[in-house]
Amino acid sequence: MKHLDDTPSTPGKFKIDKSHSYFHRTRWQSSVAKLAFWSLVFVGFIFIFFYRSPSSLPDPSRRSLRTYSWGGPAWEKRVRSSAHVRTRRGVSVLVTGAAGFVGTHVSSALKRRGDGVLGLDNFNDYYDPSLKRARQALLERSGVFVVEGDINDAALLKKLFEVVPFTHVMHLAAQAGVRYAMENPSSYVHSNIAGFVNLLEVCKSANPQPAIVWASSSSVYGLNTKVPFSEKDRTDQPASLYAATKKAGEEIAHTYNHIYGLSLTGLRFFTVYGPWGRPDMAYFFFTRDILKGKAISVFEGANHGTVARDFTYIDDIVKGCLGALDTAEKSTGSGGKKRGAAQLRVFNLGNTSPVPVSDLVSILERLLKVKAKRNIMKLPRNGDVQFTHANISSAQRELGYKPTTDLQTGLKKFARWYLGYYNGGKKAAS
Ligand SMILES: O=C(O)[C@H]1O[C@H](OP(=O)(O)OP(=O)(O)OC[C@H]2O[C@@H](n3ccc(=O)[nH]c3=O)[C@H](O)[C@@H]2O)[C@H](O)[C@@H](O)[C@H]1O
Repeated sequence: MKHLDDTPSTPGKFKIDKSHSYFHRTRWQSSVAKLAFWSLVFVGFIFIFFYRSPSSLPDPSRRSLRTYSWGGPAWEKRVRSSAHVRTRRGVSVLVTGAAGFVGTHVSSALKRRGDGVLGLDNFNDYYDPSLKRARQALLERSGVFVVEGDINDAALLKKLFEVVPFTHVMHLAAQAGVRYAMENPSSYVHSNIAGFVNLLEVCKSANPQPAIVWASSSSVYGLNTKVPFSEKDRTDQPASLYAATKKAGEEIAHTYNHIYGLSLTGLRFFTVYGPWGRPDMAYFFFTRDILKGKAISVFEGANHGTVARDFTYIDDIVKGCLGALDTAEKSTGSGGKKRGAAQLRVFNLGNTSPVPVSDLVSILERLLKVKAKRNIMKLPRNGDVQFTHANISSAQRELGYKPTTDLQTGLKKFARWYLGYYNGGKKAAS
């Protein structure tokens, strides 16, 4: 069976010997059939790989990677007009996460006082995007254009800085939520680390470089037991991946300040609540479930220990954000080169009076005039910490930060908004 041994192994080297035409035609046909067979297997494999592999299934961490349309003269005109400064001492601010809870409030406060404001948001579906669209509509009515796009899109960010030489960036875009980090860890890396680095890369190369104020989190204190939490306390024991990415953000901020002279201020927010809030937060979904007559899980610590939060009202947080922007010094670098030491700060923005979660529920019961069905549960080990309490002396001294809203007053404003927005609770929040 010498002819079998003669079959070339490399298809490219395959030659027909005309002197044995019948035999070789048969052999050629069988080789073509083999080639066709293996090609089919190969194509089939490619098909299975691309269409059935997990990476082609919907991956929530990639939801913000969809493409957005931006650019063109009309778009640039809207960008310029939104960022136009209307007062002599005003600043032009790029607000990332502008359709988010804090982003919307900060953007409208800046616009009200005459600053130029341009919003950026990817409108992802971590929670009901229709709430984000409603916030966007609110901002558009006050003259703030919210560009639809992702902080990971370097070309878009560069374009924005080409169109407007922003003096400041208020960076609030993030993957929030402590417990969701166990469900979708990569979305935290994507937004809070990769997205932040991408933004800083564009800022360091901008000319002039903007000063950046950005949202860190009280969660960086993690398993720290010394209270109240001071900025000098250790933050190397995060209890959730969310906290770890915010802590990483603080270290990344240090690097960009050190190498490129970017002025950076991190604000550690303490459980911010209020009208237009986030539906993934306890006060928000407790309200929804209490109104629906659905049971709520109220966490408690070991040995019936109190779980408490330093709940901070949105208007107080907005004042802290504006204080941080107003006291931010200029970045010192230009064109990607450091020219001198630049400001690097971090502040707690809390309320300084922690309230047990069970008291939060009692306040909601009174405001909604509905008794909650409470399921008392042990605090799950999924990233939650038992207690937060901010020492705000540093923010008080340097930003003029002074929270004035207690939880009862703030929740009253929230409940009024909630009942109005969701039609007396009949149209339930999702
Ligand atoms: O300060 C922050 O940096 C963070 O604040 C917020 O996290 P938290 O303080 O954990 O708020 P939130 O989830 O509303 O739970 C409130 C309380 O209810 C308890 N809780 C929660 C859920 C539940 O079913 N039952 C319950 O008792 C729970 O144990 C907790 O004691 C932001 O979401 C986060 O993005 C980040 O910004």
